[in-house]
Formats: sequence, C-alpha cells, structure tokens
Amino acid sequence: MLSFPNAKLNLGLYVTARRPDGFHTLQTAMVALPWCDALEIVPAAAGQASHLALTGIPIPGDPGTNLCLRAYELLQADFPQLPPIQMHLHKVVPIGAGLGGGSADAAFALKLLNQVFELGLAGEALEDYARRLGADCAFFIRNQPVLAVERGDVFEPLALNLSGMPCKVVYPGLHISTAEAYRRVTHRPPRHDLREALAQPLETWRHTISNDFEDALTPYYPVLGDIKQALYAAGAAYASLSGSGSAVYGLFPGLEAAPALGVQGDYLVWDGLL
Ligand SMILES: C[C@@](CO)(OP(=O)(O)O)[C@H](O)COP(=O)(O)OP(=O)(O)OC[C@H]1O[C@@H](n2ccc(N)nc2=O)[C@H](O)[C@@H]1O
Ligand SMILES: Nc1ncnc2c1ncn2[C@@H]1O[C@H](COP(=O)(O)OP(=O)(O)O)[C@@H](O)[C@H]1O
Repeated sequence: MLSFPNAKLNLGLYVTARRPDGFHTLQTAMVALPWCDALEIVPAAAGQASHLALTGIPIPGDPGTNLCLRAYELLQADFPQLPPIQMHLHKVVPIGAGLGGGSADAAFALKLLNQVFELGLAGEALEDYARRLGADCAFFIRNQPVLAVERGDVFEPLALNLSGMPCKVVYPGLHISTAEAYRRVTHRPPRHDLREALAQPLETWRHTISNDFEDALTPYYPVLGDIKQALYAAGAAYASLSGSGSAVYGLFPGLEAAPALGVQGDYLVWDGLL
C-alpha cells in the first residue's frame, strides 16, 4: 500500500517553559502542507527479513534508526504477529526544515501498518504510538488544524480553514537540528493569545503572531530574515519561520498563485495551494 506523508507548517510558536525532563512546553498551531514524501509498505517476500529502501533526498544518520523502521519496531513489540515487511521511502520534503517530514513518515508508517495488517487501532491509539516516536508525530495521524500544547503533542481543535490559499515555502538548504534550536531559544510567556490572534483577519497576524525560534535563530542564520523580507516584498500577508526552521513560508490570500521571489541563492522552493 502506498501513501504520501505530507509536511506541516507552524502558525505561531511560543516556547513557554522548560520541563524537568529536558523538553519544553509550547503553544503552536499546526496545519498540513501538501509537500509530500512517498511511502510504500508491503509484506516482505517469503523468507526475506524486513528491509527499508531509501531514494530521493539523502537522510543523514544511520538508516537503521529511520523513523519508519522505528514505527514498525514499536508496533511489532505489541503485535508480534506483524510479519517482516518491505518498505520504500522516497524522500522529497527537506530535512531539518521545521516541516516535520521525518515525523510525518513515522506517523504514516503507523497508519499504513495498521491498515495493511488490519491491527484495528483507532485514531487515539495511533496518536499514542506516534507520541512515543517524537513530539510532532501525533499531529500527522489526523492531519487537521490544531492548537498544540504541552510538548507540542497534546491537541485542541482549531477552527481554521486555510484550504486553497496560495503558499510559498523556501528552504535555504540549512539543516537546523531541533535539539540545537531548543537549546538556543529563551522560554517566556506568550505575548498574545494564539487562538484569539488566529481568529482575526490574516492581515493582522504579522503584528500579533510570532515564532520564538525566529528571534533565537535569525542572529545565527541571517538568511532566515532575508527570506522573510522577500516574502513580504512579494506580497505575502503573513510570513514566518516554520517550527525550528530553516524553512520560511509566506501566505498569499486573494491571489491565484504565490508570485516569484526576488531572492538570490540556491534555495528549494515549494509553491502551491494549502
Ligand atoms: C519545533 C517543532 C515544532 O512543531 O517542530 P520541528 O521544527 O522539529 O519540525 C517540534 O516541537 C519538534 O518536534 P520533534 O521534531 O518531533 O521533536 P522530538 O524528535 O520529539 O525531539 C527532538 C529534541 O527537541 C527538543 N524538544 C522537542 C520538543 C519539545 N516540546 N521540547 C524540546 O525541548 C528536545 O531536545 C528533543 O530531544
Ligand atoms: N524518515 C525520515 N525522514 C527525515 N528524517 C529522518 C527520518 N528518519 C529519521 N530522521 C532523522 O530525523 C531528523 C530530522 O527530522 P525532520 O522531521 O526532517 O526534522 P524537522 O521537523 O526539524 O524538519 C534528521 O536528523 C534525520 O536523521
């Protein structure tokens, strides 16, 4: 069975405290971004061991620790009847971009395994497994707009519909590790009520909705600020870093497509409708 794990965008992100376990509490809104990898899972041929084939963008690190394999191992511990599998991940979404690509692969692997092998897991059970693989993973089980709190893995429903809105996402080729970004950020109380701010017209968001990682990381990576400025210059109503970066996105309501950007550099750009 084949699926297309999509990315996500963070709309506003406040890092509010450091927890005793070293993680941070946050408040952020998350929406699906249709920039996708491709992931296929089928039972392995008779007598073959489980195997993950990787194509597309190279993934740093040991392939044995790929989140797709970790999802399989997590389920196998509870469902020993799971047979060996053949997985193929074609990686498209940039890594270390704040787009949650690896987390999406993990969540979609859980969903595929549940479907292919008829494990009978409902949404909440899948979310519980996903949480164990990473703070961001559980979002991709339902893939609906949410306000995420606690470690970013506890969700409150959010009435926000950006479907069909032109969006541009610019990845400047910097791999920013999430752990590094959290080490650099200063936690503080949110400056605005995110839910209230998101309910206001999109044109107001640039004055009320911010991402704490942007302040923390832009001094080290000035290109993030340059891209954001270029998105506003191109007519974005709202532009921001996504998650812990390094992708920066712009939203262009009222247009049919996002306009070209006046930025120099060897950037990867996704252009499309949310
Ligand atoms: C910042 C966010 C915002 O959506 O996204 P990305 O920028 O990674 O996409 C998330 O909080 C990232 O979630 P995720 O990428 O799943 O993080 P994990 O793998 O669970 O954790 C990686 C590391 O980030 C730090 N971490 C993560 C989540 C959190 N609430 N507090 C933390 O301090 C910890 O140092 C942890 O070891
Ligand atoms: N399937 C996967 N896709 C991407 N990264 C993966 C995957 N499995 C494990 N990883 C590891 O996760 C880290 C980044 O994950 P990713 O979700 O792309 O980050 P971010 O959400 O910050 O963009 C990388 O260091 C990579 O080695």
